Parts: sequence; C-alpha cells; structure tokens
Amino acid sequence: MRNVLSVTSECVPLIKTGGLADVAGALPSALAEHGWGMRTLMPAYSGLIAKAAAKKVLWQSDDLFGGSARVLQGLCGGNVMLLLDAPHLYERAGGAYGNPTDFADNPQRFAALSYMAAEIARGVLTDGWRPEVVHAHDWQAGLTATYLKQKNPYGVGTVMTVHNIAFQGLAPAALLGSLNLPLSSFTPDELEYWGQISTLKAGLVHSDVITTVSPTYAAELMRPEFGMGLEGVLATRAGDLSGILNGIDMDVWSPEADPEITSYSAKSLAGKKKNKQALLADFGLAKTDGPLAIVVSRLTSQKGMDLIAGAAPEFIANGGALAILGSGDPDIEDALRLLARDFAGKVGLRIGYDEALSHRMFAGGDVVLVPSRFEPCGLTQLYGLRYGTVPVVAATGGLADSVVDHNLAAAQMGVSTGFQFHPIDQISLSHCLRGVIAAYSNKSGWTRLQKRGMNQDLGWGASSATYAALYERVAK
Ligand SMILES: Nc1ncnc2c1ncn2[C@@H]1O[C@H](COP(=O)(O)OP(=O)(O)O[C@H]2O[C@H](CO)[C@@H](O)[C@H](O)[C@H]2O)[C@@H](O)[C@H]1O
Repeated sequence: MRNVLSVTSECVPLIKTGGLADVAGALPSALAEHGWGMRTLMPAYSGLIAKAAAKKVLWQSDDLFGGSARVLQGLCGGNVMLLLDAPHLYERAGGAYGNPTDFADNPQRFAALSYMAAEIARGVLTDGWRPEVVHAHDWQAGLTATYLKQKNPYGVGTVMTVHNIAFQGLAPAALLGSLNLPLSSFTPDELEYWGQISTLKAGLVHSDVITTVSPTYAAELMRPEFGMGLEGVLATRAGDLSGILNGIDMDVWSPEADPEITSYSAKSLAGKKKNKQALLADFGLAKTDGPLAIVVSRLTSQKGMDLIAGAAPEFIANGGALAILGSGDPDIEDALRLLARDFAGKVGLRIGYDEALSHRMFAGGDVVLVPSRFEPCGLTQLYGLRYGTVPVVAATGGLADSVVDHNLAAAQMGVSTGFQFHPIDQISLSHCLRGVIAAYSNKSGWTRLQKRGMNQDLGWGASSATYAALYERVAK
C-alpha cells in the first residue's frame, strides 16, 4: 500500500454538516482498492475522541497555535482517523464551525489543522507513518500546501479539492504572523485576496494539482459567473485543474439494505409505494395520485430554494405534493412556512437536520428537486437516482453531469434518467415540472425512467481510479 493523508474538517460518521463529510468518509475504502492506504486527519471536536475510540497517541506538543495538542489514532466507519486533539481550539459547544455564528478564531483553528497535516508529511508521527501525497479539502485545509512548501524534506505531493468555492477562508491580514505565514507570501500571486488572507486561494496557488467534484464545474470555475473572484487564479492553473465526479456510498445509500425503510429494488418497486404512504403520513399530507416531490437541502439561494415557493402552487394544482426538509436562510424558511400553511395537506415542511428522515424521504418520494444556482457536484440527485426518486435538476455543475434529461431524443433512445432545466429561474422550473406531471401519468414510462437511474453505477469505482492516477502523478 502507498500512503496518502486526507485533510478535512468533517467526515461521516463522526460529524457532518454537508456533502464534504460524505465524500471524505467514502474515499478511503474506495482508494484502498487502487493500492492507496488513506488516513484522515480532522479536528477532535467535542466528543469525537470517544466516538472514534481514538486512544493511540502518535504525536504531542505543548504548543500548537497557543495550546497543547496531540494526534490520536482511531478507527471509525472502517477508516483510520487521525484526530487532532487541541482543546483550546476544538473542545467547545457549537459544532464544527460555530453555531449560530462562526467562531471568531476559525482562521487559527483550521490553520492549525493544515499545519499539522504538513507536519505529518514531514514525518512527525511516532509510528513512522508518513504520506507520499496530502489531499486537502476546501478552505479549512487550504494552507496545507503553503506550510508544506516552507519545508518538505520528503517531497510530498499535494492535491487540493474544491467542494464549494463560495467559502474562501478569509482572515484579516493582521493574523499573518500568528498563523505562521511569512509577510512575503501576502501578495496577489500567493494568498492575498482583496486585502485579506484567503486560505482557499493559498491552496489553489500552492498545491501541485487542483480538483473539483465534477467536470462541468471545473470548466465553470474559470468563468466570472462561478469563480467568485478566484476565476483568474484558476484559469492560470487550468492545466492542473480537473473535475472528478463524486460517487456515493452504495452500502449506506441502498434501497435494498437501508434500515430506515421498507426495502425495495429495481426489480421490485412494490416497497417504494409503502415508503411513499409512510412519508405522506409522516408529513401530514393527503393521499395523492400525483407525484410527491421531496427537497433535502440547505435552504439557501445557492441551492435555488427561493424558487420552490413560486413554482409550488401550479405543481400542486396539477396533482403534485411536496415534502421539504432543511434549514438555512430565515427568509426562505419563512416563505416555505407560509407555503406549508397555505397548502396544508399538500406541502409538508420540517425545519432542521435529520439524517434518518432524509433516507425515508429518498425512499418515499417520486421526484427530488435540486434547483441549485451552482452545484459543484451535488449528492442528493445521486441518492435520488439510487432510490428511484427521479431527479429534477438545474442544468449546472455536477447536476448537468449526472442526470440525463428526459428530452424527446433521450426519451426515444431510452437513456433519460431525470429532468434538467435552464435557465435557472422559476419560469423554467415551472415549465420543467409540467413535463414531470405529464411523464408521471405514463406509468410504464415512469417506471422505466426510475429503473434506469436505479441500475446506474453511482459508486466510487471510476472516480477513485482517477484520484489514484492523480496521486501517482504528484507523488515524487
Ligand atoms: N436538513 C437535512 N437533513 C439531513 N440531511 C441533509 C439536510 N440538508 C442536507 N443534507 C445532506 O447533506 C448533504 C449535502 O450535500 P450536497 O452535495 O448536496 O451539498 P453541499 O453544498 O453540502 O456540498 C458541497 O460538497 C459536496 C461534496 O463534494 C458537493 O457535492 C456539493 O456540490 C458542494 O456544494 C447530502 O448528503 C444531503 O442529503
């Protein structure tokens, strides 16, 4: 086995606020099949040491960014976890980043994570393990390559993956010294971004290669509409930028083996009807002959959630119903509360985060709505495909790469797996939903559509092979 270190701020089953945790949790076992043994470095947030039974001390110091720290090894979900135990940074209430407002010392908290990753690449672990490649995820791990550039005795290669460019890890320039960053690096060519430090930009500039989570998003990122100010940096690194589509954990997301639901399969969809009935009851919705659309999402404008309330009345008038799970922007939450009140029995809303309920929703829904304005990859459309819950997606990023639109040609060829709409606005979402209603009324056609999605290989096989090839390229 060759060694690779993954650096992440969240990872299932230990802690999850979004799709990054799913990807970080699924990659190690997928990569093992290609000869890469991955350890995962992440902060030991409150309670995680016990959860991962992390007992083996592999490193300790009296001073990591202002307090004592240790690296503890544990095993969780089959993955080797290296938990960075630094109580002054991570032992507190408020989740990974601070809830409801971000912790003021997040720059230090995640710089420490990145710094530790570089130290591990320099061979500090007492069991002698060190990686040939470090794979950093998002702004939280963005400074890894920067620190490693300062001293890299073993020539360890670096990969930076962008899951969401909207979060850029901005910090005041005054923190340079306390983050162990030289003043000389504070230039537009390196980590300066409009007068501030950007840890994401640092990662984009200093890593050997950059990936994002779909081919279409990789191309989009170099355009001003999507690059969020970093399009120029990305364009200069176009030759080192690639898009690798996320997979899903086919065991965790399996309609045949999911403990939350009545099981079913592409061969026998009978169980899915029971799941629909249970879901309607759970959300207080009336029985319906039309399609039940589900939404499992952060309720933000990135996710296009402000388009739902406008498109819903016509969808409901045409026989549809809606079950929504999520939390986020207070204005969007309010608009959806009003919708649920005005269409009681047709629209159900659960504000909050509930993993088990999300499984029951993918099992019980007929369609899953993903109207994102931008979407690096998106996972919920993949869960939808796997569960025969036909995805209705905006034609952007990874959504465009993973769903074959049910247009005339694709329908005639028998290759469609869902519905895409563009431009990303309410008019075209509404138009698309009319198409959904029509397609749903053709029962045998709909079943074929469901089965095509369910029979698709959505696992990590192909993508993990691509990551392995990339590691091979950057390992010196
Ligand atoms: N209220 C709720 N209750 C239960 N579960 C909920 C929930 N709200 C969301 N989820 C779950 O959280 C995850 C969200 O993942 P996404 O990929 O859709 O977006 P996210 O923006 O977090 O990820 C970013 O990183 C991922 C990973 O690369 C990219 O796919 C994506 O495009 C990018 O924006 C899914 O597993 C979803 O089921």
